Amino acid sequence: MTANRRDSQSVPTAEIDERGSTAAADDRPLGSPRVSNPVIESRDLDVFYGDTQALHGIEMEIPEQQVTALIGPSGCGKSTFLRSINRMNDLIDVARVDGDLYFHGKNVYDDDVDPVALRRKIGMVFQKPNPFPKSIYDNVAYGLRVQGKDDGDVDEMVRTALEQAALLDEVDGQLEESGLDLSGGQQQRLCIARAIAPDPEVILMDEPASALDPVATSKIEDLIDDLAEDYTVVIVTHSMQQAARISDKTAVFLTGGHLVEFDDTEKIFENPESQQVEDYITGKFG
Ligand SMILES: Nc1ncnc2c1ncn2[C@@H]1O[C@H](COP(=O)(O)OP(=O)(O)OP(=O)(O)O)[C@@H](O)[C@H]1O
Repeated sequence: MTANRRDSQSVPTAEIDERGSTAAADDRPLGSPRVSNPVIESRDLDVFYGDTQALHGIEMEIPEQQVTALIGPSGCGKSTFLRSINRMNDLIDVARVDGDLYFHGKNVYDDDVDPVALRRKIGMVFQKPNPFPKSIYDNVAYGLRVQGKDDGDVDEMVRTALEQAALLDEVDGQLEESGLDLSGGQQQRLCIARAIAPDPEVILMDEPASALDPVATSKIEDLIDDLAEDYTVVIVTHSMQQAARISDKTAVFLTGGHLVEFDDTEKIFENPESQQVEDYITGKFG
């Protein structure tokens, strides 16, 4: 994968859209609340798979210690955007990124950024729980050992991560048993423990509850709420109800890979600026 830098963007000027609201003049989406101290800033970000452009000029500022949901119809580029934040798209040969993606003001696509170190600061949880075929303990300890932590520290960090992932009570006393023997919901919480053990700042979640039953989903949603006290969470979800329940901010991507509107979740669901977003939210398409 290759990344091409561009000069930093000028602040876009405002114009009036067809519904009489203030919108940005370039690709900046409707809404776009000014975030005082964004953890992640996307500036005119394009992503291509070969000749196909999956994302167009994404402009977004993601606030610290909040839950930001990415929603939109299938194929609109939600997962692509999520993966571009911690350079998981690097692992796809045909993927190419243009534009800038800043983490605390540092472009993650700069040549001096180590993607592996970046992914410790920006962890990821996938749709399907994917524990290693190892013990519960080793699933969480693995990344810590790679970081060179002492065994004594690892013990405590494993327990803390399992506790933060709301799993410790259910698995205490059986940490040497296989992670694969847990239920689907427990496996996903184990994956969350694995992601938070190296002490990241941001956790990216790609439909983390879509493979789970309603009870397990509800536990994951409660957990996400708790995690946002310590971490910045960015979550892709197909469920608008879930986005409305758990997120502070919502970004609506629409077909063709455009970020159409980004705002407080309440605003998006109650009074969106864009007619297209309103049609999507009310189920008229998508
Ligand atoms: N590895 C890949 N190689 C080629 N094209 C890809 C690849 N991954 C995604 N795409 C294409 O990029 C576009 C955006 O896909 P992406 O998975 O990001 O969308 P999404 O909104 O997350 O979709 P879904 O909700 O169905 O998961 C789609 O047209 C998809 O076919």
